[in-house]
Amino acid sequence: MTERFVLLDRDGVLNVDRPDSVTSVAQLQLLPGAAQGVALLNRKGYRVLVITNQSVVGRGLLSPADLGAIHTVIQTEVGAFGGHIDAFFVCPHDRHEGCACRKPQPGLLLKAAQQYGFQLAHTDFVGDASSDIEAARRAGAEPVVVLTGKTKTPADLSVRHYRSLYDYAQCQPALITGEPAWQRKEVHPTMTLDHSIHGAVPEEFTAAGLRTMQDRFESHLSAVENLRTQLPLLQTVAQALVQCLQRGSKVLWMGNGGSASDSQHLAAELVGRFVLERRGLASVALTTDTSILTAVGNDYGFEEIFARQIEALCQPGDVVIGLSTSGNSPNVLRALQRARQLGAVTVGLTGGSGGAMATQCDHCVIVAADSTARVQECHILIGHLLCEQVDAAYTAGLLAQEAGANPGGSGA
Ligand SMILES: O=C(CO)[C@@H](O)[C@H](O)[C@H](O)[C@H](O)COP(=O)(O)O
Ligand SMILES: [Zn+2]
Repeated sequence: MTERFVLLDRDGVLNVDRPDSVTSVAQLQLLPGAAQGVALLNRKGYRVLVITNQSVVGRGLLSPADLGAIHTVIQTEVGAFGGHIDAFFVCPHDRHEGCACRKPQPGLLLKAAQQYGFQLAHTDFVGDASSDIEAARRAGAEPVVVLTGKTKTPADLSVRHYRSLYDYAQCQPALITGEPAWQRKEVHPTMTLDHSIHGAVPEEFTAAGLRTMQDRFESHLSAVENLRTQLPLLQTVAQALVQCLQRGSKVLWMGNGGSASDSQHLAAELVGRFVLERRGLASVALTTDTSILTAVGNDYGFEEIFARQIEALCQPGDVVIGLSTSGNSPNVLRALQRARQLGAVTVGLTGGSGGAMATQCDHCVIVAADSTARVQECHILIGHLLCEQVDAAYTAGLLAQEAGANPGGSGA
């Protein structure tokens, strides 16, 4: 397979853009998530090159050596997250010099492609300014805009845009496939605890921690923001739940690890209450009975622990909801498949690329995030939104206060 590259503008993409340019290491401030974004791109199989206009060099405001020092710091920050920038391509010329390399001229992009031997077509150039978009177009590359620099709102909607470099990196398909869920855990090399440290925590440790937390906020917000675009789908799922409860059917939940807790949490919202005082609703988490889980796991295998319970409990018209951040947990997939065979409505809550789950249930909500934690955070939001819609169906008189009464008719 030919190697894939991502080209990045520097100011406003990797570091905070300054109107007077960054002319010293002290002025350099990496954007939240930028270093992690490069590292994530690398982990997904992309090599990263930087393409930057630095007329401060041509104007004598910054020496090539000091520019090199700035790039070394960027490289170190990226390296702290396990990432690497292969090269910085710099145009040092002033805008009046009429060179072929100052963006929007495509010179640097062409040079990078020639030097590293890749095709510009289908290669992304991620920038923050109209000159970046123009340079990408002239070079035959794909323009992409992040909203962390000169462009604050997507001015040209025909250009792909992301809130930040990290968001962009999260949305890129992985070229290296087959990564199991446990391998997707992000290890922050500078966060490895040295047990010999007692008392004072080194400053770089807390600074790195703060940056990481800022970055996680960004990814969380971006995943939530993306979910907003899926509200019609969530409404469809909510309707399926209301119709299921209207016809006296039940809602079954399942998942592994954190998703097992989420299953229990959400079943409890229906059996107990969410916000509204109303009667208890039929809902079961298939993750709670240790005798069943150990017996079925032991006798038939772990992949059967939910499917067997589906076989025992699921009736046509029930809603079966599987939570899996990877979308690939075999026990959840098998249970969804059996539920489908039994005439249940199947719902998948997943993340990343959706995994196998994306095509194996009636409704699948895919959270736009790769990290297990971010996906789980959105799953609970989704669960709460669904429970609220069930409450709203009571307020609207669509569901009876008495168990057994059925104001909504067959509902199905
Ligand atoms: O809660 C967490 C991580 O936040 C873990 O317990 C996580 O749920 C487990 O690793 C699961 O086995 C992951 O499975 P899945 O979400 O890919 O189906
Ligand atoms: Zn130039």
